[in-house]
Amino acid sequence: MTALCAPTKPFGVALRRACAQTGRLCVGIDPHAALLRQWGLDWNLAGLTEFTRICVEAFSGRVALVKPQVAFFECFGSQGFAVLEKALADLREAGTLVVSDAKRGDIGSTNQGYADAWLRDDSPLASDALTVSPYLGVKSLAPLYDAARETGRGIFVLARTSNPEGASLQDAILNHTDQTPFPAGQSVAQEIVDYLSELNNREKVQYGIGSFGVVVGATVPHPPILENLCGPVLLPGVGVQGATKEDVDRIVGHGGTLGVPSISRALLECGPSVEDLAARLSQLNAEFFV
Ligand SMILES: O=c1ccn([C@@H]2O[C@H](COP(=O)(O)O)[C@@H](O)[C@H]2O)c(=O)[nH]1
Repeated sequence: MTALCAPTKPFGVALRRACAQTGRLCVGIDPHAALLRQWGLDWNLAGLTEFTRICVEAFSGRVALVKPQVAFFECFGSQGFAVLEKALADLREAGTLVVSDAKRGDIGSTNQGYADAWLRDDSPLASDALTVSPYLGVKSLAPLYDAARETGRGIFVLARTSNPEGASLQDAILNHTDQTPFPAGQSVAQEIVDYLSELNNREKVQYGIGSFGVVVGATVPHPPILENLCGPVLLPGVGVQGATKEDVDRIVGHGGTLGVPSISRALLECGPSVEDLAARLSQLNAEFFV
């Protein structure tokens, strides 16, 4: 396990630096039952603990960003969350950035609870960044934006997800008539990107990059325009969902966008050996490093 220097806050700056050091890849810790069995582990707490331990050892210091999929920890209740908390602490100790993929989002007052859980220094689940869902309104996420700003953390808002079912909602064209400041005729996904772009304005001036990012699936045929975001773009869908490096380049290959392709199963299938995972990771980093 290689320890990098402690991450620099704010998150956008820290991620840009990590990408320059290790390559611009995000890798997932997705303890699917099938993967645990493939690794010779039982789908129980002991199996979850060992799977997670191996991932943390293989990924620490070798990748820009690690993305634990919270759903697979949550299904073991409080004991699963304890495994996640240890992984977050170990990755923090190693100086490796973590985005917890929890896709949180509710009405504004409830979002304060999510902000306190995932984005506060003294929380056991504190992560460098969090994925959030904007479908109760991109502005309802204000408590999460505020907490991220105050603590130097990052947010990734789902804009256009990698799954085909996302298209009917996220590619829908808006027809504004009321108080929203966005022009009519653009997609829901584009509105989300444009809103985040405004939130990045302050850090953009100071650092050249903000900490408010979006999720855009690498599988998406017609992605939103990302050039003005000035924040990171997380691109899941590489590997098992069918997206390739060419897709990543198609979506974020133009200058200035910090695109971070995310890969889970296609890498985890190389386990359970730490050496095999690390070797594959190093190949992928070389492939995606631009
Ligand atoms: O649009 C999205 C948002 C999140 N995900 C998550 O990323 C990984 C993808 O796993 P693979 O094994 O690389 O397909 C998983 O945790 C998803 O929940 C996504 O796929 N698409």
